[in-house]
Amino acid sequence: MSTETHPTDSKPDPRRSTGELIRLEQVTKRFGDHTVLDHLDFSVDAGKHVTLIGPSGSGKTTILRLLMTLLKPDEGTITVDGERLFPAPEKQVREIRKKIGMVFQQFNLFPNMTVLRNITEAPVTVLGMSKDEAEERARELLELVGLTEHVDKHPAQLSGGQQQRVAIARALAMRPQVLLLDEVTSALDPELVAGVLDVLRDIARSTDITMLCVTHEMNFARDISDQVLMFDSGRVIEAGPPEKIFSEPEHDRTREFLSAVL
Ligand SMILES: Nc1ncnc2c1ncn2[C@@H]1O[C@H](COP(=O)(O)OP(=O)(O)OP(=O)(O)O)[C@@H](O)[C@H]1O
Repeated sequence: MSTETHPTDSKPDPRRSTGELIRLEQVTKRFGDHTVLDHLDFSVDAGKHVTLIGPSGSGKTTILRLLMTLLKPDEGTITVDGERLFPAPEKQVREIRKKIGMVFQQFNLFPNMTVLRNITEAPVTVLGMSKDEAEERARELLELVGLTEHVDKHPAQLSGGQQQRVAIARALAMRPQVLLLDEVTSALDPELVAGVLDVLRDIARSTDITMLCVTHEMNFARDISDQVLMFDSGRVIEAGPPEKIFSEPEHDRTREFLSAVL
């Protein structure tokens, strides 16, 4: 795990864990008679950046949605920071959820709130942070994502790339231990993709946050990942550092997938 701290942190966060942070054991998820995840096992260590790749429909987004508790598995256990996320009592789930932030393909900003309020709302209402502290942190995060001058605008006044950068700042404002990124550039015009990926590269480099990322941007995956997991039919069929997966894949399905997308 990186010992570097976030540029907006004055000191290392003592809540940060080391060692294994996320564990899925024998997780199965079905939609009707379609088994999307099939006795899936994998774990992510604290501070690592893990990218999920694989064909459309292989279950990558479903994993992020399970971690966000937007879905429940049919079988198996999910553990975050040593505590059960599933199965678990509702109160425990709420506490664990505070450790997890997510950025979606569609930015999902609150349209009637300013950029600043979009970022401060959850820290104030969910974490009980004072308004002043939340605003100070929001301004630091807006600097990190390069949007300082847009603080008083509403989402509709921003480009898609700018909105997505606000969504990233909003997720970070909750000081999550884990950031889930679900194809965050897929809905953007091509010329806006690089700006968002640069912000994420910067965050990956300069913070100790754990990232679990679904992306079709293979160069980005190569740049930020400590580990790449190749999915097929609801299972991890190959895992390893990006230089290994992208240059010397062992599995035929990985080779086929990469030759189609690279
Ligand atoms: N709520 C749902 N109800 C029914 N089927 C669903 C639901 N959510 C996902 N699925 C199905 O589960 C399968 C896996 O979906 P998922 O979005 O996890 O795949 P993915 O690997 O992220 O694909 P992509 O790269 O296209 O986003 C797909 O066949 C999808 O149609």
